[in-house]
Amino acid sequence: MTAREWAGRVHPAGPWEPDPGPMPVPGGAGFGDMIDALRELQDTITGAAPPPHLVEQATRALREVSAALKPHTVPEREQITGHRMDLRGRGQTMAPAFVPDEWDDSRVSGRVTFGRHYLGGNGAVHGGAVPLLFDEVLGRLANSGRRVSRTAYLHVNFRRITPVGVELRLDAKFEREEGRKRFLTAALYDGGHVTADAEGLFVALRPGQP
Ligand SMILES: CCCCCCCC(=O)SCCNC(=O)CCNC(=O)[C@H](O)C(C)(C)COP(=O)(O)OP(=O)(O)OC[C@H]1O[C@@H](n2cnc3c(N)ncnc32)[C@H](O)[C@@H]1OP(=O)(O)O
Repeated sequence: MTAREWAGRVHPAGPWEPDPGPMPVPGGAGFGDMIDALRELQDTITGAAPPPHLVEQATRALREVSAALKPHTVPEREQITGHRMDLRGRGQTMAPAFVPDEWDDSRVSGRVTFGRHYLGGNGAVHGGAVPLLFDEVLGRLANSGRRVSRTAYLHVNFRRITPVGVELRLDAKFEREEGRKRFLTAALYDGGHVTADAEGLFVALRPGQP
Protein backbone atom coordinates (compact mmCIF):
# COMPACT_ATOMS: atom_id res chain seq x y z
CA MET A 1 0.00 0.00 0.00
CA THR A 2 1.39 3.44 -0.90
CA ALA A 3 1.54 6.18 1.73
CA ARG A 4 -1.19 8.07 -0.14
CA GLU A 5 -3.53 5.04 -0.13
CA TRP A 6 -2.77 4.53 3.57
CA ALA A 7 -3.72 8.15 4.35
CA GLY A 8 -7.05 7.67 2.53
CA ARG A 9 -7.89 4.40 4.34
CA VAL A 10 -6.99 5.60 7.80
CA HIS A 11 -8.85 8.89 7.54
CA PRO A 12 -12.09 8.31 5.64
CA ALA A 13 -13.92 10.79 7.89
CA GLY A 14 -11.55 13.70 7.47
CA PRO A 15 -8.01 14.93 7.82
CA TRP A 16 -7.84 15.78 11.55
CA GLU A 17 -8.09 12.22 12.89
CA PRO A 18 -4.92 11.53 14.91
CA ASP A 19 -5.25 7.74 15.37
CA PRO A 20 -3.38 5.77 12.67
CA GLY A 21 -5.16 2.52 13.66
CA PRO A 22 -3.66 -0.95 13.79
CA MET A 23 -2.44 -1.25 10.18
CA PRO A 24 1.28 -0.96 9.33
CA VAL A 25 2.36 2.67 9.28
CA PRO A 26 4.52 3.88 6.36
CA GLY A 27 7.88 4.95 7.76
CA GLY A 28 7.20 3.21 11.08
CA ALA A 29 6.37 4.60 14.49
CA GLY A 30 9.58 6.65 14.61
CA PHE A 31 8.96 8.71 11.46
CA GLY A 32 7.45 11.58 13.47
CA ASP A 33 10.49 11.64 15.77
CA MET A 34 12.74 12.07 12.71
CA ILE A 35 10.60 14.99 11.48
CA ASP A 36 10.61 16.57 14.97
CA ALA A 37 14.41 16.24 14.99
CA LEU A 38 14.50 17.99 11.60
CA ARG A 39 12.32 20.83 12.93
CA GLU A 40 14.65 21.19 15.90
CA LEU A 41 17.65 21.23 13.57
CA GLN A 42 16.10 23.94 11.37
CA ASP A 43 15.42 26.10 14.43
CA THR A 44 18.87 25.45 15.90
CA ILE A 45 20.78 26.18 12.69
CA THR A 46 18.73 29.34 12.14
CA GLY A 47 19.64 30.63 15.58
CA ALA A 48 23.26 29.45 15.76
CA ALA A 49 26.50 31.39 15.20
CA PRO A 50 28.95 28.46 15.43
CA PRO A 51 32.73 28.63 14.96
CA PRO A 52 34.00 27.59 11.46
CA HIS A 53 35.30 24.16 12.55
CA LEU A 54 31.87 23.26 13.91
CA VAL A 55 30.23 24.47 10.68
CA GLU A 56 32.46 22.06 8.71
CA GLN A 57 31.66 19.21 11.10
CA ALA A 58 27.91 19.87 10.91
CA THR A 59 28.05 20.08 7.09
CA ARG A 60 29.75 16.67 6.93
CA ALA A 61 27.18 15.13 9.28
CA LEU A 62 24.25 16.56 7.31
CA ARG A 63 25.70 15.29 4.01
CA GLU A 64 26.09 11.84 5.55
CA VAL A 65 22.42 11.74 6.55
CA SER A 66 21.36 12.89 3.04
CA ALA A 67 23.54 10.24 1.42
CA ALA A 68 22.00 7.50 3.62
CA LEU A 69 18.43 8.57 2.80
CA LYS A 70 18.87 9.35 -0.92
CA PRO A 71 18.78 5.71 -2.14
CA HIS A 72 15.29 5.49 -0.59
CA THR A 73 13.84 8.27 -2.78
CA VAL A 74 10.36 7.26 -4.06
CA PRO A 75 7.75 8.67 -6.45
CA GLU A 76 5.31 11.23 -5.02
CA ARG A 77 2.46 8.73 -4.39
CA GLU A 78 4.76 6.68 -2.12
CA GLN A 79 6.22 9.69 -0.31
CA ILE A 80 5.60 9.59 3.44
CA THR A 81 5.93 13.27 4.33
CA GLY A 82 2.63 15.06 3.81
CA HIS A 83 0.68 11.77 3.90
CA ARG A 84 1.10 10.89 7.59
CA MET A 85 -2.10 12.54 8.81
CA ASP A 86 -1.57 11.00 12.26
CA LEU A 87 1.55 13.17 12.74
CA ARG A 88 1.82 16.85 13.58
CA GLY A 89 2.05 18.86 10.38
CA ARG A 90 1.34 15.72 8.31
CA GLY A 91 4.93 14.66 8.98
CA GLN A 92 6.56 17.49 7.06
CA THR A 93 8.42 20.65 8.10
CA MET A 94 7.26 22.99 5.34
CA ALA A 95 4.81 24.78 7.62
CA PRO A 96 4.90 24.99 11.43
CA ALA A 97 3.08 22.06 12.99
CA PHE A 98 -0.58 22.86 13.61
CA VAL A 99 -2.02 20.90 16.55
CA PRO A 100 -5.83 20.61 16.23
CA ASP A 101 -7.74 20.67 19.53
CA GLU A 102 -11.36 20.73 18.35
CA TRP A 103 -12.75 20.11 14.92
CA ASP A 104 -15.62 19.01 12.74
CA ASP A 105 -16.20 19.40 8.99
CA SER A 106 -17.03 23.11 9.30
CA ARG A 107 -14.47 24.44 11.77
CA VAL A 108 -11.17 23.66 13.43
CA SER A 109 -9.40 25.27 16.36
CA GLY A 110 -5.85 24.50 17.36
CA ARG A 111 -2.41 25.65 18.45
CA VAL A 112 0.76 26.47 16.59
CA THR A 113 4.21 27.80 17.48
CA PHE A 114 6.48 29.26 14.81
CA GLY A 115 10.04 28.23 15.63
CA ARG A 116 13.14 30.34 14.99
CA HIS A 117 13.28 28.84 11.48
CA TYR A 118 10.31 31.06 10.52
CA LEU A 119 11.83 34.32 11.78
CA GLY A 120 11.47 37.31 9.47
CA GLY A 121 13.06 39.93 11.74
CA ASN A 122 12.77 41.65 15.12
CA GLY A 123 11.04 38.64 16.65
CA ALA A 124 8.32 38.60 13.99
CA VAL A 125 7.40 35.61 11.81
CA HIS A 126 8.28 36.02 8.12
CA GLY A 127 5.38 37.44 6.10
CA GLY A 128 5.41 34.43 3.76
CA ALA A 129 5.17 31.86 6.52
CA VAL A 130 1.84 33.13 7.86
CA PRO A 131 -0.06 32.53 4.56
CA LEU A 132 1.64 29.12 4.37
CA LEU A 133 0.06 28.19 7.70
CA PHE A 134 -3.36 29.53 6.64
CA ASP A 135 -3.21 27.62 3.34
CA GLU A 136 -2.30 24.42 5.15
CA VAL A 137 -5.12 24.65 7.70
CA LEU A 138 -7.80 26.10 5.40
CA GLY A 139 -6.87 23.62 2.66
CA ARG A 140 -7.32 20.70 5.01
CA LEU A 141 -10.60 22.07 6.32
CA ALA A 142 -11.87 22.79 2.78
CA ASN A 143 -11.30 19.12 1.92
CA SER A 144 -12.56 17.74 5.22
CA GLY A 145 -15.18 15.08 4.34
CA ARG A 146 -15.40 16.57 0.81
CA ARG A 147 -14.03 16.12 -2.70
CA VAL A 148 -10.50 17.52 -3.16
CA SER A 149 -10.23 21.26 -3.84
CA ARG A 150 -7.36 23.64 -4.50
CA THR A 151 -6.67 27.18 -3.34
CA ALA A 152 -7.86 29.70 -5.94
CA TYR A 153 -7.02 32.72 -3.77
CA LEU A 154 -5.88 33.43 -0.25
CA HIS A 155 -6.20 36.96 1.14
CA VAL A 156 -4.16 37.58 4.30
CA ASN A 157 -4.29 40.66 6.54
CA PHE A 158 -1.31 41.20 8.84
CA ARG A 159 -2.85 43.02 11.83
CA ARG A 160 0.18 43.06 14.17
CA ILE A 161 3.42 41.09 14.36
CA THR A 162 3.12 37.33 14.75
CA PRO A 163 5.73 36.47 17.40
CA VAL A 164 8.28 33.67 17.01
CA GLY A 165 8.47 31.09 19.82
CA VAL A 166 5.04 31.84 21.28
CA GLU A 167 2.13 29.40 21.28
CA LEU A 168 -0.66 30.90 19.18
CA ARG A 169 -4.24 29.87 18.55
CA LEU A 170 -5.73 29.47 15.10
CA ASP A 171 -9.49 29.29 14.48
CA ALA A 172 -10.70 28.39 11.00
CA LYS A 173 -14.22 28.21 9.63
CA PHE A 174 -15.92 26.86 6.51
CA GLU A 175 -18.22 29.80 5.69
CA ARG A 176 -20.21 28.69 2.65
CA GLU A 177 -20.27 26.66 -0.55
CA GLU A 178 -21.46 27.88 -3.98
CA GLY A 179 -21.28 25.09 -6.54
CA ARG A 180 -17.59 24.11 -6.71
CA LYS A 181 -16.53 27.20 -4.74
CA ARG A 182 -15.79 26.93 -1.02
CA PHE A 183 -15.21 30.07 1.05
CA LEU A 184 -13.29 29.78 4.30
CA THR A 185 -11.93 32.18 6.91
CA ALA A 186 -9.35 31.96 9.68
CA ALA A 187 -7.73 34.08 12.38
CA LEU A 188 -4.46 33.70 14.27
CA TYR A 189 -4.37 34.87 17.90
CA ASP A 190 -1.56 35.83 20.25
CA GLY A 191 -3.46 35.75 23.55
CA GLY A 192 -6.47 38.00 22.98
CA HIS A 193 -5.05 39.79 19.93
CA VAL A 194 -5.52 38.83 16.29
CA THR A 195 -2.10 38.91 14.60
CA ALA A 196 -3.40 37.93 11.15
CA ASP A 197 -6.59 36.81 9.49
CA ALA A 198 -7.38 35.26 6.14
CA GLU A 199 -10.11 34.53 3.66
CA GLY A 200 -9.67 31.84 1.05
CA LEU A 201 -11.49 30.48 -1.95
CA PHE A 202 -11.01 26.78 -2.65
CA VAL A 203 -12.38 25.33 -5.87
CA ALA A 204 -13.36 21.64 -5.99
CA LEU A 205 -11.49 19.89 -8.76
CA ARG A 206 -13.29 18.39 -11.74
CA PRO A 207 -12.44 14.76 -12.56
CA GLY A 208 -9.03 14.61 -14.20
CA GLN A 209 -7.89 18.04 -12.93
CA PRO A 210 -4.38 17.87 -11.39
C1 LIG B 1 -4.14 17.81 2.98
C2 LIG B 1 -3.75 18.97 2.07
C3 LIG B 1 -3.66 20.28 2.84
C4 LIG B 1 -2.95 21.32 2.07
C5 LIG B 1 -3.84 21.99 1.05
C6 LIG B 1 -3.10 23.07 0.33
C7 LIG B 1 -4.00 23.62 -0.77
C8 LIG B 1 -3.17 24.20 -1.87
O1 LIG B 1 -2.24 24.90 -1.61
S1 LIG B 1 -3.50 23.81 -3.50
C9 LIG B 1 -2.09 24.50 -4.37
C10 LIG B 1 -2.25 25.96 -4.72
N1 LIG B 1 -3.34 26.16 -5.67
C11 LIG B 1 -3.20 25.83 -6.96
O2 LIG B 1 -2.19 25.35 -7.44
C12 LIG B 1 -4.42 26.07 -7.82
C13 LIG B 1 -4.03 26.54 -9.22
N2 LIG B 1 -5.24 26.92 -9.94
C14 LIG B 1 -6.03 25.97 -10.50
O3 LIG B 1 -5.70 24.79 -10.53
C15 LIG B 1 -7.32 26.44 -11.07
O4 LIG B 1 -7.26 27.82 -11.35
C16 LIG B 1 -8.51 26.18 -10.11
C17 LIG B 1 -8.68 24.67 -9.89
C18 LIG B 1 -8.34 26.87 -8.74
C19 LIG B 1 -9.80 26.75 -10.72
O5 LIG B 1 -9.82 26.40 -12.08
P1 LIG B 1 -11.10 25.73 -12.77
O6 LIG B 1 -11.38 24.41 -12.12
O7 LIG B 1 -10.89 25.74 -14.23
O8 LIG B 1 -12.24 26.65 -12.28
P2 LIG B 1 -12.96 27.82 -13.08
O9 LIG B 1 -14.02 27.18 -13.90
O10 LIG B 1 -11.99 28.75 -13.70
O11 LIG B 1 -13.61 28.60 -11.83
C20 LIG B 1 -14.61 28.03 -11.03
C21 LIG B 1 -15.24 29.17 -10.27
O12 LIG B 1 -14.25 29.70 -9.37
C22 LIG B 1 -14.02 31.09 -9.62
N3 LIG B 1 -12.61 31.38 -9.46
C23 LIG B 1 -11.55 30.62 -9.85
N4 LIG B 1 -10.39 31.22 -9.49
C24 LIG B 1 -10.74 32.36 -8.86
C25 LIG B 1 -10.00 33.42 -8.27
N5 LIG B 1 -8.66 33.40 -8.20
N6 LIG B 1 -10.69 34.45 -7.71
C26 LIG B 1 -12.05 34.48 -7.73
N7 LIG B 1 -12.81 33.50 -8.30
C27 LIG B 1 -12.15 32.47 -8.84
C28 LIG B 1 -14.46 31.28 -11.08
O13 LIG B 1 -14.82 32.61 -11.34
C29 LIG B 1 -15.66 30.33 -11.16
O14 LIG B 1 -16.76 30.96 -10.53
P3 LIG B 1 -18.27 30.73 -11.07
O15 LIG B 1 -18.53 29.25 -10.98
O16 LIG B 1 -19.13 31.54 -10.17
O17 LIG B 1 -18.27 31.19 -12.50
